[in-house]
Amino acid sequence: MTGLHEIHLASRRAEEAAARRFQAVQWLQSVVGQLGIPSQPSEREFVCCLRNGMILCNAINKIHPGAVSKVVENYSQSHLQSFNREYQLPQAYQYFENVRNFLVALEQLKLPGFEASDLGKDNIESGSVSKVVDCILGLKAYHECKMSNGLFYKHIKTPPFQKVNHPLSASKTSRHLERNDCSDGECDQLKVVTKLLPDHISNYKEFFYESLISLENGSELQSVFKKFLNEDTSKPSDLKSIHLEELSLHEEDQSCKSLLHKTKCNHKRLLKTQENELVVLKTLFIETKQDFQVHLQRNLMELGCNQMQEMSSAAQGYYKVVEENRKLYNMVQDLKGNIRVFCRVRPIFNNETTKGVIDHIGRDGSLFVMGPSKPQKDARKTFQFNQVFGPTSTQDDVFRETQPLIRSAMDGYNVCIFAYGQTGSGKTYTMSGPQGRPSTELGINYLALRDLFLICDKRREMINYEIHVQMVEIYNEQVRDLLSENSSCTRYPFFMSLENLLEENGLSLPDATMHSVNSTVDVLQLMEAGEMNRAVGSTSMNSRSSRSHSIFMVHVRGKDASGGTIRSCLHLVDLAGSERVDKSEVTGDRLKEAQYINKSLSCLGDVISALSQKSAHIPYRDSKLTLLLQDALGDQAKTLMIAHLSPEEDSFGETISTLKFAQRVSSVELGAACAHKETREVIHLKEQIETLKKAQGTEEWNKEMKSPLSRPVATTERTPPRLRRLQQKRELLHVSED
Ligand SMILES: Nc1ncnc2c1ncn2[C@@H]1O[C@H](COP(=O)(O)OP(=O)(O)OP(=O)(O)O)[C@@H](O)[C@H]1O
Repeated sequence: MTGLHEIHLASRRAEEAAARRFQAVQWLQSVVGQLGIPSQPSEREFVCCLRNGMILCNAINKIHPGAVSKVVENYSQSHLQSFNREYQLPQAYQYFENVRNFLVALEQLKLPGFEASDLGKDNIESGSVSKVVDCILGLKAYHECKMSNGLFYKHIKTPPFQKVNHPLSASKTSRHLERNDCSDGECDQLKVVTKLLPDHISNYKEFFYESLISLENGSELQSVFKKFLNEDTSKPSDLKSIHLEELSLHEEDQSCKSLLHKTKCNHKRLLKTQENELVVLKTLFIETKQDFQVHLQRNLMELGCNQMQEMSSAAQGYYKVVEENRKLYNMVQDLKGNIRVFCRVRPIFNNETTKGVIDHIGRDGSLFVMGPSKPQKDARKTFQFNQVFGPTSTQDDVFRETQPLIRSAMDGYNVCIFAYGQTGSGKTYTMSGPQGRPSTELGINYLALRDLFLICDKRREMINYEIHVQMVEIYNEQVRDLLSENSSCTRYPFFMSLENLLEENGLSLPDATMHSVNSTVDVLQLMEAGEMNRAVGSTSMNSRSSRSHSIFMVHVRGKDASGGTIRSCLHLVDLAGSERVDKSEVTGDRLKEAQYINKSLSCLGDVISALSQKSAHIPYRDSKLTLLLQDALGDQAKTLMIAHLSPEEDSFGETISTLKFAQRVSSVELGAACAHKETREVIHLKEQIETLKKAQGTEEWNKEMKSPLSRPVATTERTPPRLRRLQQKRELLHVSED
């Protein structure tokens, strides 16, 4: 505020000074002719022009001839335009004489003068030029007065310009205009003074403005200033009153100070009030903001909650329907005897650097994969299975879904679960658990047996179960007994003929060691022993790669109180990893292993294709693997394949071929599964048939067959009772065996 005021004041002062200089130049030119400087000269131009005193002397001589008797004239007029010190200095004595004579003349005329040094200074001081200007304007007034009335202007003294901070102190100096005592023309003198008065007022204005800045109270002092000016100008007729009385000025000073103090206090009070109001406003603003936020959140919550509830109930309904659909689909598959297919995606090993190809896993068993090079939407491939397990799914999740199937082994159904997938995709992890195997991550093999033991316990009253296990591997097309105590069988390939492979009931390998198990501890021990004997090797894709197909067989035998029996086999198969030989970088023995593995898996593919196309010939005998799984894959068994996927981008090719194979497997219909249960009556009839078979060809048989009763008759009445009974038994047997 003060700064602005100061700038404003300074500019006004400069304007006023320039106007006065202009007046002075105009008048001088009208008296002595052209001065050779601009009509609105700067202070420096103005002073330099007058420095030699010649113009001043000529001017005063024009007004008052002879006022300066001798004017030093030999200083060329043209030089007036030059402000160069070099030219001026040699004539210093000349202009000094002129100036001095001019000042003496002024004094004689009682006109206001100035210091001779005011013209000689190179550095223009504040106020020094204005004294010269005052002097010339005084001369002008004198001249005008004289011209109009011939009056004698006796005494006009310019107020000495003092650099003061307070106008009132300045007023204390001898700044006054005295009235000429001459009685004649008093009114005319008054006119002259009135003419000069604005100049003086202007000087006072400047003082006041300066004071305003220093006192920092513009408005109040301005009013005082106005008042002061009014007082000054209101009584122009009384010259004496033009004197600024010390006393009155002192009073003004006091009143100014008190006003200033009062204003300061008022301002402070106003400021304080405004500050308080600001604080109140601020608090109000914060409260309103908080209120608004709370309201907004509440509204959003209400809105969101309603929508969320709707959405969640819709989602629940949707998932219910999906679940029901899945159950129905499974039932249809059960009836048709389809091979069920689950899919399990292992976690990505190097999550930061590797990208996955699994795009989406649906709860309805759908799986979307996206190729690394084709990010377009249409490059997404969709597959549908009975169930898909994502990378975060646990061993328990997988087991829970397989449990009903495993339990059906206790009801006499043959069950086969086999893990398929490229090497390193997690087959062994799912079937046996990870290496070192913490109890929380035990695989299906262990969990299945634990569950079977539980059922045994539950049904102990009704059925007496016996559980036996066998564990073999197919390594380089040779079957090896993994649980044999005979080290030669485990150290060297355990050869089995195809005839040996197929026992009479087609379920077990009679030559492979069979262990009876009664608890999970037994199972764990056997599994560990079997895995120790397994052929594993290190490939670039899996440091502990299974180089063989491992088959864990659980034989269940049950006898109920009535003498009925249950017989089933649960095959738990961990296939060797399908692998691209070039990618797994194997050579030598490893290459041979890989070739065998790939060959047997391709035979498995052929069997699957033949089954899905319902071909008359199924090529089971092309490999030991398919031969061993013949019952699981074809004879009304319940079969589940768990396809394993490595989700990394660089496994995309294998992932797709695994998924395609799995899709083909899921289309295979094996026919409705059939339980291997025999009631006491069936067993008895079977025994009778055996007896009859043995009796065939004997004398008794021939006699029986020759008798007229034994020959076929047209009506039931004519059939001998024994033969009729036999036929009925045969029919029954046939029905029950179906
Ligand atoms: N679901 C999973 N969660 C955590 N780790 C897993 C999972 N599946 C597999 N792994 C890990 O991946 C690695 C390879 O798994 P695994 O040996 O079971 O593969 P594989 O398919 O049996 O391979 P191969 O056919 O070569 O024997 C192991 O270190 C295993 O612990």
